[in-house]
Amino acid sequence: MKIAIAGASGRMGRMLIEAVIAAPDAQLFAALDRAGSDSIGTDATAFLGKNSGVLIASDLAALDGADVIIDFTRPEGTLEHLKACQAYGVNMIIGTTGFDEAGRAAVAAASEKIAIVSAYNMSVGVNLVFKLLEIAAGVLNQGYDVEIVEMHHKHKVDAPSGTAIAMGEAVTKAWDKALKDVAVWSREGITGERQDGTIGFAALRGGDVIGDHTVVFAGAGERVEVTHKASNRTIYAQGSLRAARFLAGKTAGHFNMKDVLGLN
Ligand SMILES: NC(=O)C1=CN([C@@H]2O[C@H](COP(=O)(O)OP(=O)(O)OC[C@H]3O[C@@H](n4cnc5c(N)ncnc54)[C@H](OP(=O)(O)O)[C@@H]3O)[C@@H](O)[C@H]2O)C=CC1
Ligand SMILES: O=C(O)C1=N[C@H](C(=O)O)C[C@H](O)C1
Repeated sequence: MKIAIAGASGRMGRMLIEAVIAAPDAQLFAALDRAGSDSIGTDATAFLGKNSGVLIASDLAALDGADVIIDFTRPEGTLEHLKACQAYGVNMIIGTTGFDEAGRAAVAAASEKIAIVSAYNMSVGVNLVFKLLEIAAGVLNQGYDVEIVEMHHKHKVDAPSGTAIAMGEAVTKAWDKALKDVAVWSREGITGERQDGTIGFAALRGGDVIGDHTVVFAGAGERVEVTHKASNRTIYAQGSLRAARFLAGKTAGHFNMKDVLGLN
């Protein structure tokens, strides 16, 4: 697999480059960062103290000839890459979070021309948790208040996390509702009593926390909590490589990590 990495000098970009050069079935084909970044023109593996011969570029023509790009950047960057990938016939793994509705629609539309795996969380554990939440929400569907709490490092720019949103969607899938109709994204001041059937979100930021998520089902006399804690970003990089293998040979279609892991 000839793999291009977007956001090559970012936290996830570096994890992905390390995972790609260690994988026997993968080749680091290109590394991208945005124009003006100090990293442009430097070797993509310089941070590991070695040379790969792949220089970090901002010109998206570097994608020509790649099989797939793995993109963990920002919505505006991913949407630029999406256009280039359609032009060059390059498949995409999208880990970026924080898209608005128009951004999500652009990804879905592009999947008619290229094959895309997009997921707010690429880890095996979190995708299993999504399934567990569907089961829990199906059983605890009356008399239980659902609250979702997440904590991430101080550099994270979007809230709540994509994973927290996807956890909310797993719950509302079991309830046959739309998350946007029941979500309470934050609380402040005299909020009034909690409304039954809503899902509350709380986002904590600090230090170097990689990603903690807890979904609380609070009932009368008991509380069920489903928690996932990430302790190393390699889980997202390894999940992305599994997604790249899953896309090999595919030319169109929109998939998620549950498809990749056979959980659908
Ligand atoms: N789905 C999943 O499993 C996971 C998703 N994520 C998501 O991945 C994204 C990146 O996270 P993280 O690596 O921590 O972030 P970083 O800020 O460390 O890295 C982002 C990288 O993208 C680059 N970038 C920013 N804006 C653009 C743009 N407009 N065009 C091209 N490149 C751009 C940055 O360049 P510069 O430094 O010059 O700004 C940087 O190299 C986030 O949305 C995060 O939520 C993170 C972990 C797991
Ligand atoms: O920004 C991060 O770091 C992470 N972002 C993703 C999210 O928004 O859910 C996945 C993971 O939690 C780490």
